[in-house]
Amino acid sequence: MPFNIPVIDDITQPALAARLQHLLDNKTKPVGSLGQIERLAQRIGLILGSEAPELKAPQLVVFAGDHGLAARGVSAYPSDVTWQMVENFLAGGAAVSVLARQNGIGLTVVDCGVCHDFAPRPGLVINKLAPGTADALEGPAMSAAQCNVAVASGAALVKDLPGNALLLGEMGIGNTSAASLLMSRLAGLDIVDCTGAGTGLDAPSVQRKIGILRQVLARHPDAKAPLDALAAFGGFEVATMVGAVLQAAAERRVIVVDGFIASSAVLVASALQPAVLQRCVFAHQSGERGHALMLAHLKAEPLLDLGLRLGEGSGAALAWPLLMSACAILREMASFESAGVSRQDSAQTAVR
Ligand SMILES: Cc1cc2ncn([C@H]3O[C@H](COP(=O)(O)O)[C@@H](O)[C@H]3O)c2cc1C
Ligand SMILES: O=C(O)c1cccnc1
Repeated sequence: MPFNIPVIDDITQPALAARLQHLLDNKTKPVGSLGQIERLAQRIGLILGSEAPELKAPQLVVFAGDHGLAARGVSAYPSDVTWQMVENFLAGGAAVSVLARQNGIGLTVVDCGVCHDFAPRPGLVINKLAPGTADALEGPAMSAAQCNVAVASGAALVKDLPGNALLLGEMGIGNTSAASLLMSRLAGLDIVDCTGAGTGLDAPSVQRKIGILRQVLARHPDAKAPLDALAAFGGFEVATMVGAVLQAAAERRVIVVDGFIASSAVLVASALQPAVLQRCVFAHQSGERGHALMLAHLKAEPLLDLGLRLGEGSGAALAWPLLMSACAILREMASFESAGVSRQDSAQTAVR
């Protein structure tokens, strides 16, 4: 059954935006002194449609899948690491497991197309499209039908999640290549500017990776529309994440975007429905080459810049306390009136 892309409406809401700004400006602090936290509070307020927003039951989903292109040596690690890390997430030992646990964030792992058969267990959703995508240098990574099913399954998954915030995570050896290809094609940028070391390729290997990705782009000259590019370049985890982002946006959940790969899924979703971006909070700027440019293309203002280059949703989980703080500031901080604190001298000009 074809998946209908939901229409994502504009949530600019000038009246609510003005009320939120008024509230923030009247808190007991110099105007604008909480910097980016104030813009974050504004954004969350607009997404949740509230002057006193409350984040509830945050859910981090790790979308996992393998990549046919990985056999061409575009990653410093073998594909087996994908399934081994899925086991690690479920056992509670991966970086994202630790950070999600520490911050009270629910963690779900989705097998979107890993080359391994997992024993069913709590916390694991099996939506396997195939054991890994096809080699994108030989043909499309997946068929249009598979792409459709992957997007639909991501949307269905989010429908069943509690809470009002979705944190994006992923695992898939070779998926920085898919993200670079999507970025190059959809943003119209040279592949050199979209490609980095991923898991840690040395400089000559990055040059080799760029050469392979250039050939992949040349192999799919007509894959220009967002879903065509997604099918051509993969992967299953990115396609499932695209569906999850669209559904979360339709439900007005706060979408916390992790690094380079999660951003590439948002790039695809926003190419389909631009208002998706109004629901996104970009957790951090990854150390992966290309992410700064991708964020600039999406007009995103990342919260953190810690040199992270891990993925998994680790940056999203690390940024989560800032979202909680932004909401708490709106809800709990006193105003000049309520606290009896003198306002700025009216002769001086306010700087926001
Ligand atoms: C042990 C390990 C844990 C990881 N957790 C996330 N990634 C990250 O690295 C992969 C992308 O990089 P590339 O395109 O170079 O393969 C993804 O799986 C990503 O989430 C990991 C990679 C490794 C090796
Ligand atoms: O930014 C990311 O998401 C990233 C970067 C390198 C490797 N894996 C993930």
